[in-house]
Amino acid sequence: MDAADMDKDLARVLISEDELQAKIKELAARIDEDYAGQDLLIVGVLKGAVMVMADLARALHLPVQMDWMAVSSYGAGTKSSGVVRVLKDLDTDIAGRHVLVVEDIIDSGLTLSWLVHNLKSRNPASVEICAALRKPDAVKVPIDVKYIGFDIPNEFVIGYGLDYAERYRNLPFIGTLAPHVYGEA
Ligand SMILES: O=P(O)(O)OC[C@H]1O[C@H](OP(=O)(O)OP(=O)(O)O)[C@H](O)[C@@H]1O
Ligand SMILES: Nc1nc2[nH]cnc2c(=O)[nH]1
Ligand SMILES: [Mg+2]
Repeated sequence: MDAADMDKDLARVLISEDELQAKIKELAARIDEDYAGQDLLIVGVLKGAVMVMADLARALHLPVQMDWMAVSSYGAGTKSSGVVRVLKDLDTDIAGRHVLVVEDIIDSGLTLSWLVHNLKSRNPASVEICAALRKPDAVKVPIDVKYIGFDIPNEFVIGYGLDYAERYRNLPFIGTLAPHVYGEA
C-alpha cells in the first residue's frame, strides 16, 4: 500500500494537518502556562496517542517527562466495555507527581474514565486529560477533560494515530474512510 492507495481509501478530510498542528500549539501554550514551575509527566496511551504525544511534547517548552501505558478493553465482545486490562504499565512512580494523560480520541469515554480512576489510586498530585478529539457519546461518562482539541460528529475517523485494522495511523490529518474499505461497495 503506497500513499496513492491511502488517498483513494479516503471519503473526506475532517480536520486538516494545518488545523491539527495549530490546535496542538494552542493546547501546548495553555499547558506551558498552567504547569509553569511544576514538574509535569505526560502519559501517552498506546497506540493511538503516539502522534499527539510526539507533536504536543515538541510544542511544549516545559521540561516534561514522558511515559506510556498500553491498555486493552475486553469483555462481551465490545471494544469499549469499560473493563480494561493493562498491557503495559507506567515505568514511573507517579506518587506526588502532576500527571497529564494524552489521548487521540474520547469516544464512549470508558477507557479514560477507567484509566484516570486507576492513576488516581496511585496518589499523584494531580491527574488531568488532554485529548485531540471527542465524540458526542463521551458526555454519557462523567470525565473532566481539561484540554480538548476538537469536538467531532459521531463518525468513525482515521489518521493522526487513529487506525482502521491497524492502518491509516500515519495519515497527518483526520479523515473518514470510503465505503469500499469496509467492504460495503
Ligand atoms: O472512549 P473509548 O470508547 O474508550 O475509546 C477511545 C479509545 O479507543 C481507541 O484506542 P483502542 O483501544 O482502539 O487502541 P489503539 O489506541 O491501540 O488504537 C482510542 O485510541 C482511545 O484510546
Ligand atoms: N480509529 C478509530 N478508533 C476509535 N476508537 C473510538 N472511536 C474511534 C474512531 O472514530 N476511530
Ligand atoms: Mg487508544
